[in-house]
Amino acid sequence: MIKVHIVRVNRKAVLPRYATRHAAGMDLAACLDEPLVLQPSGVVLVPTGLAIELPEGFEAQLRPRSGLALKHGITLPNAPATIDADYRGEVKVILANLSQDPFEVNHGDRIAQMVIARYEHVRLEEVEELGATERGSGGFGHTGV
Ligand SMILES: O=c1ccn([C@H]2C[C@H](O)[C@@H](COP(=O)(O)OP(=O)(O)OP(=O)(O)O)O2)c(=O)[nH]1
Ligand SMILES: [Mg+2]
Repeated sequence: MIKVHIVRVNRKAVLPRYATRHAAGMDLAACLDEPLVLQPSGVVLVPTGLAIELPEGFEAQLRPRSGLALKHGITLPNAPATIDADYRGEVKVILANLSQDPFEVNHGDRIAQMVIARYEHVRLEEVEELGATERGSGGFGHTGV
């Protein structure tokens, strides 16, 4: 298992954890002094009280929790949000409320999930022409919907 260093920049922060043995993401909890209300169509930046040090070649993706999305229209407008391996600041979650009702976030509420993923850096090579394929430039539903 790959080790990832984590720091509680706020001593009240809840450490993320996998809710089940094979969960892809660790749940991330809000770290708040007082409850926060997310108004309909509103967007807020929610602190987690955590900072992480990802190994080179890894990113963390923040994703919505489906239960919150389905029941309350709560999503991450920038999903999957990217936490870079060289980022040392506090991990924060951007939440948006797509519902018609205000949504309250309390300290410790699990508001998102964090998936650790590998990525590659590539070297771009500019050429005159790209290799031919059956698809060619067809896209955006050209095979039918
Ligand atoms: O939901 C998010 C998105 C980003 N970040 C942090 C970690 C990430 O490494 C950094 C930069 O994010 P991103 O590259 O998505 O934002 P940007 O608008 O391109 O800002 P920058 O110019 O700082 O890269 O901000 C978060 O804490 N939460
Ligand atoms: Mg960026």
